[in-house]
Amino acid sequence: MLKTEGLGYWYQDKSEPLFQDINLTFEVGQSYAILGHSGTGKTTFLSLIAGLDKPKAGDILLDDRLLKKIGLTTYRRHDVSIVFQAYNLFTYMSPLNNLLTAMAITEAEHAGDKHFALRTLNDLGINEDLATRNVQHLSGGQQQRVAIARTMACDAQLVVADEPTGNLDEDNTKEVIAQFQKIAHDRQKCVIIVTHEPDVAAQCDHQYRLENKQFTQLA
Ligand SMILES: Nc1ncnc2c1ncn2[C@@H]1O[C@H](COP(=O)(O)OP(=O)(O)OP(=O)(O)O)[C@@H](O)[C@H]1O
Repeated sequence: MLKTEGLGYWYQDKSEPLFQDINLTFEVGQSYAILGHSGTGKTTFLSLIAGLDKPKAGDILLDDRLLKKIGLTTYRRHDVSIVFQAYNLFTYMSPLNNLLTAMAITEAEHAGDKHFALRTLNDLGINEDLATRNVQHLSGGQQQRVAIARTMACDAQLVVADEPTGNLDEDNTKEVIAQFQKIAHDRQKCVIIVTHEPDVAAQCDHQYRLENKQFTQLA
């Protein structure tokens, strides 16, 4: 589904590339973890495949179409959903309105369908009472489940997450990763998670480590 070909990136003020000549393939129905020490470039890599920045070398292809041909704005709107460590929800809205807004912006199949949004939230343990409160009244684990529900309510087949369990305790971490596995397996999405936690990575179908500018497959 998603392929990198000779991918390389460096920041203008750095003489060395962060990574180079990266050739990876990510499939739907599978989850992938990217491990690596702090500063190796995991977030940068994720920002490239999320269409938030452009590669300095090589290409990214979605179903054999070049991202630069699709256009990053179109790609971000329709093809990729992002989950951040800090949840990045609209804090002045309810979970329900967060989902409805994302569905409208991305022109999702179920845009405007309140019952679909409530069902999706309910599947993640956010009942109607919680779904209609302000998100700031929810715990961190609950807010991250809303962020995951948002990716489920939109149609993008690619879900990328940057340290999604970074702010969560052990139980919520397990739950969140289990939900990502469900998204990959039951909803046939491609899930790519950056994490520095080996336990989290071990629950994904595939594991890579970013080290010395290269990705090594661990499992
Ligand atoms: N906008 C920027 N301009 C210059 N250098 C940057 C910029 N963003 C990140 N870097 C540097 O690039 C390197 C890789 O950063 P990145 O955030 O991708 O690493 P990471 O592996 O995700 O780290 P962490 O696990 O700590 O989040 C770091 O040395 C960082 O300081």
